[in-house]
Amino acid sequence: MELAAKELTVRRGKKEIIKHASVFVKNKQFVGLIGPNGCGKSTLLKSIYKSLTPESGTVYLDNLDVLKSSEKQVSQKLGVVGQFNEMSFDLTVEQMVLLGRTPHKKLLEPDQPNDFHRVDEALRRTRLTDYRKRSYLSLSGGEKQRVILARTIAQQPQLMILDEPTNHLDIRYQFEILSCVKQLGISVLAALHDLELAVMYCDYVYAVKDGDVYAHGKPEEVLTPKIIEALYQIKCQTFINPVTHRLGFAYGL
Ligand SMILES: Nc1ncnc2c1ncn2[C@@H]1O[C@H](COP(=O)(O)OP(=O)(O)OP(=O)(O)O)[C@@H](O)[C@H]1O
Repeated sequence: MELAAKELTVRRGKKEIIKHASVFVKNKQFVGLIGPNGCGKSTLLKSIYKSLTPESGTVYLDNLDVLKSSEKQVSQKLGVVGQFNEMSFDLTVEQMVLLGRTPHKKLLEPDQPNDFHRVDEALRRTRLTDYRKRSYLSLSGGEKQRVILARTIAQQPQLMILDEPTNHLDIRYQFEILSCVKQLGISVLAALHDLELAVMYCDYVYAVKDGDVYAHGKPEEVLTPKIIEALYQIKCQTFINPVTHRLGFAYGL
């Protein structure tokens, strides 16, 4: 599934927060969105997944015009793992993950064996099988994040959008979450703060600055000292990590 988000502009009050930004994800590509706090990553993602309406621009998932389609049509193809996952009522982990099946069902249609099969599979992939009967509200921030990922996997999207999916997560779970998403083999658009993780997982990177795309390309083309300094106002040297043989970063003010 391909995503083409073109010339998106989002205004909040008088302020233009996203300014004619375009982002593309090719079939099965893992695309990263990087940039400093407040540059507009979440707003751009929200305008793509219909959580807010852009003032202008278009969003297509293959031939589906996302901004003109129903929530249900879109969520049969597009899944989202957001930044904040608080809820005021409690469900078990299994019930939470079952909610991911909603876009594939008719109103009040009971859960079918295939739905439970998808839930089992999502719990297994996120290593949550033993948490099935636990109350969602009793979980830690990191565990909740994995449940939300499991729910999104059960939804069987062909494109997954992740807004800082490694928030709350310790190092091991950061790797686990991104590896799990990568193994799904679907198209992914993920806002990431950690540049080393971006190098590890992304096929392509968009750097966002002041609400627009400042640079885009393969990670080693975008994550240069010059671009990193322009984005984050921090001095940076890049090097090839002798252990991982990937691009590494040394920062200083
Ligand atoms: N409802 C709103 N009203 C006014 N300004 C807003 C609103 N929502 C977001 N903004 C502003 O838009 C800018 C972009 O915010 P956004 O959350 O998209 O940034 P971000 O790049 O995702 O940041 P972070 O990395 O800190 O999560 C910020 O300056 C923010 O204060």
